[in-house]
Amino acid sequence: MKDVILETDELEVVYRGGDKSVRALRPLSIKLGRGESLAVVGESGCGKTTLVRAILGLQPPSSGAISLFGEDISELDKKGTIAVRRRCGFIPQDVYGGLPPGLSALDTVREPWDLLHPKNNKEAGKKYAVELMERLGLDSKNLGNRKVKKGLSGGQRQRIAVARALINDPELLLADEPTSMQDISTRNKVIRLLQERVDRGMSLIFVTHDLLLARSIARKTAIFFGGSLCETGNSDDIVSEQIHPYTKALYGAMPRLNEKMVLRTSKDRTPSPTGCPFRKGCPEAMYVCEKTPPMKYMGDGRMVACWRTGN
Ligand SMILES: Nc1ncnc2c1ncn2[C@@H]1O[C@H](COP(=O)(O)OP(=O)(O)OP(=O)(O)O)[C@@H](O)[C@H]1O
Repeated sequence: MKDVILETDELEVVYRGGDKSVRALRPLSIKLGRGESLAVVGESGCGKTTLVRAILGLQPPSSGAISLFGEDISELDKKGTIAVRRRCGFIPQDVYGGLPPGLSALDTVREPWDLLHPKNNKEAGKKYAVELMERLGLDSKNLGNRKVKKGLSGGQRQRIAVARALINDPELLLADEPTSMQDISTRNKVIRLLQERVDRGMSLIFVTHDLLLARSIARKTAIFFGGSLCETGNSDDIVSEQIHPYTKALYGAMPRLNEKMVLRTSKDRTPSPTGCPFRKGCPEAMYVCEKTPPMKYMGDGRMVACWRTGN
């Protein structure tokens, strides 16, 4: 891969509290190149947000390493960390706690610009903020002066968060469910804007629960269960043929007309702490699944962590 922007090497995150611990991410090795887009897909609690927070240095890994723009983030001093973060944009999942509450909508979008650019360039920042708001269907004249905390709906706040994350033209954007509060029309506006940026060379990590949304935005998809990467490959290939039993279940549970959405797995699919995390819920589990399955390379970027694959 040319020009690797992001790399994780056996990255693991364990949350410890009292006598309980949660393996939120199990040893994970992924790479993302410049201009590449990766959707991180899985159900609630599978570790998606933890991954994004770890990449941004907001959650220290329990083991393993993360490198951004060729630098191991654990070895950076404060100045180095700030420099790396400035090359990244972040759309938080929580647009209530994740935005500065006291600012107006327009100032929320332009604030990161003002921090990076000389004072005499403020007008350019304002113009760019207005342009981004309008692109996202936010009437800047009407909404621009309203306080984010009081005057905007959840969906409007989320689009403000998108505009704020893009205003400094990040090289890497980490977007944590950035369309979860949008209707179809505003969702398409967000997707089109992100796609345009990717076409211009931005790298993208896009977190979602939705396999089809993943395919519409990202060339590659990674499916997670219980903190583990089950399967990854080209998004089109994953939607047309699922290999890992969990990906099959996830695909089978996609909403269809006149059908109830059901994830067809065993009733108890609590992630197993050792071995394959999906083995309790897996309709195809075998004895060997008590051991951690190796990642098998299937060609064309497809990788699957399942003992049944290739046998
Ligand atoms: N601060 C924390 N302390 C303890 N456990 C945590 C903490 N944050 C997350 N977890 C646990 O780690 C696991 C992964 O959580 P994470 O938020 O990364 O999942 P997610 O896939 O982003 O979920 P969602 O789609 O609901 O946002 C879950 O079991 C969660 O309960």
